[in-house]
Amino acid sequence: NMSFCLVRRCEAAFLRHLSEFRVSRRRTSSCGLSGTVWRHRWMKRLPVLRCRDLSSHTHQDAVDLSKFPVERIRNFSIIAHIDHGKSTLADRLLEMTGAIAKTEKNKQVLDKLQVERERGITVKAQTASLFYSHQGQQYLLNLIDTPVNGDPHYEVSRSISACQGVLLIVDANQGIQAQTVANFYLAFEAQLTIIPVINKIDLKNADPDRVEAQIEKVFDIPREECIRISAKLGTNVERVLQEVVNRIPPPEVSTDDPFKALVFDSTFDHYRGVVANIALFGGQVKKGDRIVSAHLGKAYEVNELGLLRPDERPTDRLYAGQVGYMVAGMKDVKEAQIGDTLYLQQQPVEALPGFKPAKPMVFAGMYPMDQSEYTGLRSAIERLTLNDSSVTVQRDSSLALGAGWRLGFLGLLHMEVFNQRLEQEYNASVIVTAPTVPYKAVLSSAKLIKEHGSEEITIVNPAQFPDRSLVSEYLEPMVVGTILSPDTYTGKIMSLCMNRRGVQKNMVYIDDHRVMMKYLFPLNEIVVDFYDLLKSMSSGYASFDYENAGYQAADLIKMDILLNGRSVEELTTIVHRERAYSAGKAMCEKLKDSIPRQMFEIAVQAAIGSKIIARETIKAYRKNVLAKCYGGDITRKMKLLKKQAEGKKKMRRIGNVDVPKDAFINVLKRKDK
Ligand SMILES: Nc1nc2c(ncn2[C@@H]2O[C@H](COP(=O)(O)OP(=O)(O)OP(=O)(O)O)[C@@H](O)[C@H]2O)c(=O)[nH]1
Repeated sequence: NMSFCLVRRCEAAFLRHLSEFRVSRRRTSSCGLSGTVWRHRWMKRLPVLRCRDLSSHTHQDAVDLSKFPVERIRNFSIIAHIDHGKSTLADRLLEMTGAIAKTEKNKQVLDKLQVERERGITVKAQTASLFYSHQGQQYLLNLIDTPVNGDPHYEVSRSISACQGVLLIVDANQGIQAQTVANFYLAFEAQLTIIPVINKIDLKNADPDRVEAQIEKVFDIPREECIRISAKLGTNVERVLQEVVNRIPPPEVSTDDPFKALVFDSTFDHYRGVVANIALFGGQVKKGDRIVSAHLGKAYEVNELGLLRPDERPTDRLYAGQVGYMVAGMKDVKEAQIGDTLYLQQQPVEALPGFKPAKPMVFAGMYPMDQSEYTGLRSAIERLTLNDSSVTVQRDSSLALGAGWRLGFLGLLHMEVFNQRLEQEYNASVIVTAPTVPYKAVLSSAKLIKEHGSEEITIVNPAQFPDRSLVSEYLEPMVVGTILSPDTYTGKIMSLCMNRRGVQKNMVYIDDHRVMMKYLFPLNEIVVDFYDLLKSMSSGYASFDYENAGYQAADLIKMDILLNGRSVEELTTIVHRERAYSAGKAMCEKLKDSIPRQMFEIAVQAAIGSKIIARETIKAYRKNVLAKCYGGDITRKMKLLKKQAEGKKKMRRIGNVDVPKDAFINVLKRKDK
């Protein structure tokens, strides 16, 4: 008996370490294995321990899910601006319902990635099923954690569509910010119950009255409906749980309907394949069932099912209204895309509305710093894209930067997070080129239309930009940006927006000192440095968010960069005619600073067709040919100088400008570190 107890204790201690170790990427990477692989190697060796509880609460798992009434299920999300306390509140809810033990270490339990913990943002949605007793009844609360920054809101909107209500968190000090507004509208349009929660009331500068007034003014929600809490200290958090039960309706689903589930997140596991997080909109599903994904029409057998508490707890079946995970032998996350519908092979149903395949809106080239690192970088990119079906990867090569890839992302933050994960988790050093956006052209040439099979083509690479004579119009992607800022910075922000071809759509005061502005921008104008400039000119107080707003006709042109008359393909860009002069000038200046002087003069020019719009000159080294002429006749000196000038002219004509790789990197890379 004693030795049995000892073994149990060791097991418990080991598993505690295991769960901590799993989230410590730095330590796992030092042993050369990714967190998931490492965990599974150990889990495989410990099959008996696999399903055991990592936390201290097991009793609720004894609940018979088949008998759990739908009326006592609540599906909800927490939505908030960055840093307003979403993860902290989630931790408290998990603790209070016994899903995790109360310890100091519970900091953002649902944020599992290193970049999430470091930047304090949520990248992937994580989900937890909580059992909560209220007035003598047990409720199943499914907390669906949304990635607030999943741009452009698609992931959030899909997570939200698995819910009937949301907790809208607003910081009691900062008040409503741009993402609060964007997330509110996502929930509002989905007709969900919105419970405003004012967090951080413990802060010295907290002003919950002001925030309540803002919520009333901007969202038209009566101030009495707001709940004031401190997620950090746990103040009033119990009330949040009560209100979730009282205000949010249960899902309107039935176990008698055919099985229908929404995929709202999916991850890749090296041992089991794709793990899809699903919300059941009807029926039930059990291990061994054959299911079909509506988007691809492919059939799979369900190998594993379970609840997320937040660790996986296998169960035999899942029922309508419940939320859980499913492993069904899918080998690629593209087979379980977010927003897709699953149904039983023998009982086809209509797919849930709103699915759209991921469409990249921002493209950037990625090249290894050194070509010898190519293979390493390739496998790092492959591993990262295993978990993110929305990144598109295309091989690319550039004379200057060597072999690399052209990657497409859903938006700016998506790209930032991807780069950061590449650098941090895989130790890859990469050159990332300035991002570009996909333009479109409506063709007028019958020959081209036949060649492309459609009238409208998307142009990602400037080299494929069709000539003006072959198109009826060019189109560029637009976004609606929301900016919230203290009114002292309004003037500066407005002139920045105007410089970026922004058109103001709306401007309102949300309280005495804060304004909310809406602008229509060309996406291209905000992809590079807009956010950084906005932050720095407002001392960090302005917040910005955007959503896609389709395409709009634009006067686009192709700008070439010429070095001594020869076009450099890598530097060709597509620009708006209005911006061509400034863009050309900036590019020439950058090149002038980056290309070292050579034996001959170099003309750096920006050209539109045959018209030169900007020029810089890199002066040649001048050998002092008169060094040996002490005194003497002036005509001798003139002769020597003339001979030198002729030599240079010849060199310039025949000389291929030697552009070092660093110069290309300087000009092409996204921003200075
Ligand atoms: N004083 C105080 N600080 C809090 C409270 N809630 C959260 N914080 C702090 O605010 C910071 C941000 O909290 P998070 O929970 O990471 O914010 P988040 O909304 O999850 O951030 P994202 O993952 O980007 O959405 C952390 O440093 C928390 O410790 C609170 O009630 N009071």
